[in-house]
Amino acid sequence: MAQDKYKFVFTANEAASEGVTEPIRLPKLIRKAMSLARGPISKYKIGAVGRASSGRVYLGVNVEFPGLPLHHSIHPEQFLVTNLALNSEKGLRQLAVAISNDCIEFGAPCGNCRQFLMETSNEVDIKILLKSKHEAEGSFGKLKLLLPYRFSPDDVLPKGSPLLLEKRDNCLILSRSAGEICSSDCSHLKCKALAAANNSFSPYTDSPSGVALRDEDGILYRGWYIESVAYSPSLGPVQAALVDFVARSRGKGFDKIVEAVLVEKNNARVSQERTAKMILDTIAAPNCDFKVFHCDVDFQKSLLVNSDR
Ligand SMILES: O=c1ccn([C@H]2C[C@H](O)[C@@H](CO)O2)c(=O)[nH]1
Ligand SMILES: [Zn+2]
Repeated sequence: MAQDKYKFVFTANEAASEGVTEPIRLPKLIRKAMSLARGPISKYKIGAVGRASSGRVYLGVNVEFPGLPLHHSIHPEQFLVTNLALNSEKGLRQLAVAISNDCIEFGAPCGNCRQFLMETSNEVDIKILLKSKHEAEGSFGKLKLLLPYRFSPDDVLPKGSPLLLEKRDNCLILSRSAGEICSSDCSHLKCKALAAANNSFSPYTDSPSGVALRDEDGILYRGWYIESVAYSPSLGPVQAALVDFVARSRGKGFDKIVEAVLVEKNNARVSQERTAKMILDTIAAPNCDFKVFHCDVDFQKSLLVNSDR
């Protein structure tokens, strides 16, 4: 097969054929990552390469949105973690982030991303590649050493609570007003957005939400709200769906998005509706159809799921 320049996810074998035969070789994919970045405001192309506990290797890129305030931008590390979640990965093991354009130096993620990465899973500490221009290979440093005296999910959540890459089910169903929903895998955006909301990570405000998008070729994308214990590093559901879009749309512009659905709880403590509309009004196709459906917790299912724990 011809080289796929839009590839964001590599099996262990595919990564090896790109030269990533072991974690210290993650930099072999960094130029690919950088080439996929979307930084029309800064013109910076920043990339990250990470290896999940499954052995698959993921690329992350910075994404900027012309017309929106800068805090809506996505950093490569947050992109990568979000894509891990969307692909049901259980953990990130090693990460390499280039800190120079020539890809010779690798270093620590910014403060926000250190916080976000730290909240992915309790299981193991993530290893970050640290390499100066004088070293041939560099070495891995532990994330927790890069974020001492941290504010962590353990400070707030009951012990053993699942973290952002750990399995959960929010047991949400669409409210009666949303009409029929399907039992099997269908292509309704509201069903995709509901399924996304069921994966949403919102243990601090209990405001799960999900977004599904359709592009002009009929391809669907979805993502869910990911909350941080420190609040501001949180990633909204539209951004998460846009991570899916960037990772799978093979270079399409956001203006190819023609339909969007948000599912969130009625009267949610953290409502995404107005922000989602504002983002889509700014970046999606001019006549993009945007609908909101509300959901409730299915308490019977919730009892069952929680008694399994
Ligand atoms: O640590 C950093 C600093 C900046 N950027 C990106 C964000 C934005 O797209 C551009 C300019 O700051 O670079 C990162 O990805 N990581
Ligand atoms: Zn960052």
